[in-house]
Amino acid sequence: MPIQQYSEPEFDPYGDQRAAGSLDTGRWMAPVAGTPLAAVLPLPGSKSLTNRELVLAALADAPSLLREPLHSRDSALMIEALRNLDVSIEEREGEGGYGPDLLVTPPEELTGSTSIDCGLAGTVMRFLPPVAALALGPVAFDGDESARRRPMRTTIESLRAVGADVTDDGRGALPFSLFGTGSVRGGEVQIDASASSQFVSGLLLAAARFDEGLTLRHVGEHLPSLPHIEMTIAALAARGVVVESPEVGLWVVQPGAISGLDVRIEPDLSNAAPFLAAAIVAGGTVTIERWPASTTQVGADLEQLLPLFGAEVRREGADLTVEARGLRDGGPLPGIDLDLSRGGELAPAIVALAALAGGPSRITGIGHLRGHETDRLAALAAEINGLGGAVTELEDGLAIEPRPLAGGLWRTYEDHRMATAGAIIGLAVPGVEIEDIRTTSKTLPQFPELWKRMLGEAPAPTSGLAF
Ligand SMILES: O=C(O)C1=C[C@@H](OP(=O)(O)O)[C@@H](O)[C@H](O)C1
Ligand SMILES: C=C(OP(=O)(O)O)C(=O)O
Repeated sequence: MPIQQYSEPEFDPYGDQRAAGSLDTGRWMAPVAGTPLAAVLPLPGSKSLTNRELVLAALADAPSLLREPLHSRDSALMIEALRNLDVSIEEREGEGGYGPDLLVTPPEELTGSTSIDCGLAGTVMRFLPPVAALALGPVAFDGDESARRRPMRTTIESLRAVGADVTDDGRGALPFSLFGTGSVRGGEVQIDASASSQFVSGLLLAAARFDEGLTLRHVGEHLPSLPHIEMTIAALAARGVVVESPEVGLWVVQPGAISGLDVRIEPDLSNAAPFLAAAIVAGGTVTIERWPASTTQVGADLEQLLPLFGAEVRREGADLTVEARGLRDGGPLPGIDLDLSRGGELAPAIVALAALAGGPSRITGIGHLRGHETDRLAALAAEINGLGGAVTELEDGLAIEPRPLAGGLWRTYEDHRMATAGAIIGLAVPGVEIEDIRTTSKTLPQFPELWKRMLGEAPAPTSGLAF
C-alpha cells in the first residue's frame, strides 16, 4: 500500500496526538512492542538525493522532472530557496502515491536580491551558497537558532577563494550574505572538510558552472561521509558532468553544462534505519519496499551493520527484510565496536541499539556529529544516561556500557534522528516519552504514522522487553 502524502489534507500524521491533546507540544509516548513484528513499509524519497537533484536541476541547461521526491521540511526549504532565486518549480501529479513530482525549470539567469531560510538543513546551508554566488544580486542566508551553531566556515572561506564576495561576522556560521555578480571565477581551492562532507558536495554541485571549473583539495585530518561525496559525483555524472578524482581528497571539475534529467528518487535508506532496528528490538520481520538494487546511499550499509546485532538481512526482489529474534526471545543484543565515519547519519539508530545491548560498545569516527542538528554525541549520552544508561563521550564517538534502562523524558534537541533513536529504545523500555516527535518532519513527516503501522496498531503492553 503506498504511503499517503503528508500534505494531503485528509492525512493527519499527528492524529493520535491531536486526540491525546499533545499536538501543541509534540510530546509522544513511544509505544512498547508487544508481539514480534511483521511489517511491510513504504518509505518516501531520500533527502540527500532530492536536495541534490533540486540543486542540479536549478543549475541545468534544460528542465528536469523529479519523480517521487521527498516532501518534508528540508526539501520544502530547498524548494522555497530556489524559487527565491527565480527557479521555477511546479508540482506535477505523481504516480506512486508518494506525493507530487516536481518539474524544475532553470531561469535564464539566477537572480539574487533575496534571502534564504536554511531552517536546520545542512544540505540547504552548504549546497546553496555556491548557487547563490552564481546569481545576480545579494543573497542573505540565515536559519533556525540551532542552525547558527552548525559549522559554516569552510563554505564561507572556500567561496571567497573561488572569487565570491561574502560578508559574515567572523564566527564561521550563519547568518552571512553573498553578493553575486552572475558568475564565479572558480579555480584551485584547498579546504578542510573534516566537519562535514557537505562542504565538498556543495562546491562540486556548482563547480561546472564556475568560469574556470574547480580543482578542490581536502587538506584536513578526517573526511567523513564519503558515500555522500560519491552520491554527489554520481548525480553529476548522470547529468553529463565528469568529476575526476585522481587521489583521495582531490576532485577536478571542468567548466561545462549540466544537463536536465528525468530522474526517480530512491527511498530514504537512512530513514529505514529506525524501522529495521525495530525488528532487532521487537523480533519478527520488517520489510522496506523499493530497496534499490544498487545505490550510493549510505543506508545500504545497514545490510552489513544490522547483522552485527544478530539480525538476518535478506533481499527478495525489490524488498529488503530484516528478521531477528528480538530481546524477549533472543536475549540481550551483543555489544559492538564500530567505526561509523562513513555513515554518521546512521549513528543515532545504531547507538540506540547499542544502548539495549548486554555488552559494552564503542562507536567511533563520528566526532563530526557534534556539528549536526545538535551535538549528537552529547545529546545521545545525556538522554541514554537520563534513562539510567552509562554512556561516555569520547573525542570522536561514544562508549556505551550495558545498564538496565527505565522510562523517562527523552529530549529531542530539534533533531529528527534523536526522536527516532528514542522511539527505538521506547520499543523495549516502557514510559519513554519523546519530547517533540514533530522534529521528524525534517526528513520524514510520516514517522508517527509509519511507526504505528509497523506495530500493527496493537495496544502497547505494560511490560518491556529489555533486561
Ligand atoms: O550530503 C548529504 O546529503 C549529507 C551528508 C552527511 O553530512 P555530514 O558529512 O556533515 O555528516 C549526512 O550526515 C547528512 O545527513 C546528509
Ligand atoms: C546530519 C543530518 O542532516 P543535515 O542534512 O541537516 O546535515 C541528518 O539528517 O542526519
